[in-house]
Amino acid sequence: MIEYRNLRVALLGAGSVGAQVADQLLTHRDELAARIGAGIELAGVAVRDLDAPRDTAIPRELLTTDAESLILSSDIVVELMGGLEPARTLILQALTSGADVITANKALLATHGPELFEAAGQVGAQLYYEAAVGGAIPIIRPLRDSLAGDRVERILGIVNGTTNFILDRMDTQGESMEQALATASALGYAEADPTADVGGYDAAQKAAILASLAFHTLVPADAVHREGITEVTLEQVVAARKAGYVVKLLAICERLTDPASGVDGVSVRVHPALIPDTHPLAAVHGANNAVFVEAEAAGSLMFYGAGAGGIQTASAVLGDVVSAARRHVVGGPGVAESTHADLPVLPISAITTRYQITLLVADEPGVLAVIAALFQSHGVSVETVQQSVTPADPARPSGAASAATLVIGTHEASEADLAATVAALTTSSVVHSVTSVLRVEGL
Ligand SMILES: NC(=O)C1=CN([C@@H]2O[C@H](COP(=O)(O)OP(=O)(O)OC[C@H]3O[C@@H](n4cnc5c(N)ncnc54)[C@H](O)[C@@H]3O)[C@@H](O)[C@H]2O)C=CC1
Ligand SMILES: N[C@@H](CC=O)C(=O)O
Ligand code: NA
Repeated sequence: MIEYRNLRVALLGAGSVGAQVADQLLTHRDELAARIGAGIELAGVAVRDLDAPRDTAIPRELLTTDAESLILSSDIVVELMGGLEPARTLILQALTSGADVITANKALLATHGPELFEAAGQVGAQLYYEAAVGGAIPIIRPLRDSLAGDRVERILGIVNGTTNFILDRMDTQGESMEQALATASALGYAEADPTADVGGYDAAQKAAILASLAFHTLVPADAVHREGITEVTLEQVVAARKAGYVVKLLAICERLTDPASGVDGVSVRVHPALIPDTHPLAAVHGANNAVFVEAEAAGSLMFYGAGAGGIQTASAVLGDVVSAARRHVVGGPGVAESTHADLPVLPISAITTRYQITLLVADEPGVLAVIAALFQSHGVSVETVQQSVTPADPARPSGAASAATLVIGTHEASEADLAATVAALTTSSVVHSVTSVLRVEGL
């Protein structure tokens, strides 16, 4: 039997995920070695503060503040610091030295991915990132390997645990966004700066990664249409539930033809949307994620599980550690990212979907007809209208008409036509205000 030396693993960062990865590597060292066919050792853990409290006990002698020296003496480098720098520089150093690198850093991948993959390719090293999307859920490997022979048409899913946790708490407990975000941060789900979560940046970075893999096209994060959940109100969540919907932050990546230009390309978007309460995504609670993949031959596939959390995400990281270690044992160059299709990323105006628009209007005869005509003149077909009368505001002058709330559901319409309709509604003399415009998905 061939005797292998121990493979040395460097861990950069020992926060929510890193501390759990260290613990798993130490606890399951022998089991992992048996699966790999080589010894594996945690060579060291680069931290900012040697004395900071951690979620798991890491032997003091493994801690170091000298990440660079640790990298240079390691075969596999696991980056779990987050942020763009020094993560980018350290990963480049690791790849250049021939080490395989594992990262969960979607912000870095969606911003500097091409540079990192290029550096890996030059030395035949490999960059693994299963934990960067969907936490513990295997989604990178299925897209990259299992579906590599198929043609992915569409991806629809929930890819941010923190915002799903927040929207779920608002829906099921009536909590405020601030309350729910504080809990998500305490549980280790949120990013160091939670603006990345609530602003939809994290989901957009993940959508960019998924779309790049699915469509063999480089999709940078800033090409993704992004709307976060900061504008979503408790009233909207409650009203949605009453109407048979749930509000979710969705990521949607699809092949499309732009109706304006006739160009074939891909559309990648992240935004809050209404989904029917009977849709499987409506049953995704807490920090769980779920991703539907529609492929030409495979049909519809669903991937579901923990989208955030230290120990859950550590599972995906450990899977990558084992893959990297096995590659070291077998040898051979890493597999390059495939971006050969090079499809254009289309603007948001290219999409078609359904919409729900809530308006506060004058409660007067003929108003409904005016509004219906306005939709029709912009090519948007109305499917449902619900009206409720709001009692007259006591602050308004006496004799002022009471206002009515109209909730209008549309058939499929183009985003461009819908935007023109909303613009016309906001200037219409019978409309007091457009209170909410939400896309409706999953029908
Ligand atoms: N927490 C989660 O549920 C998930 C996190 N991720 C990603 O995993 C990465 C790590 O996330 P968390 O563990 O949650 O973050 P965290 O903020 O809990 O941990 C990061 C750790 O890295 C340390 N660090 C930062 N800069 C450093 C430096 N220059 N040198 C040494 N240590 C440094 C910090 O002090 C901190 O302890 C991020 O890229 C995040 O986006 C991915 C999936 C899920
Ligand atoms: N902050 C992220 C962590 C996992 O990627 C999330 O909430 O999904
Ligand atoms: Na994953």
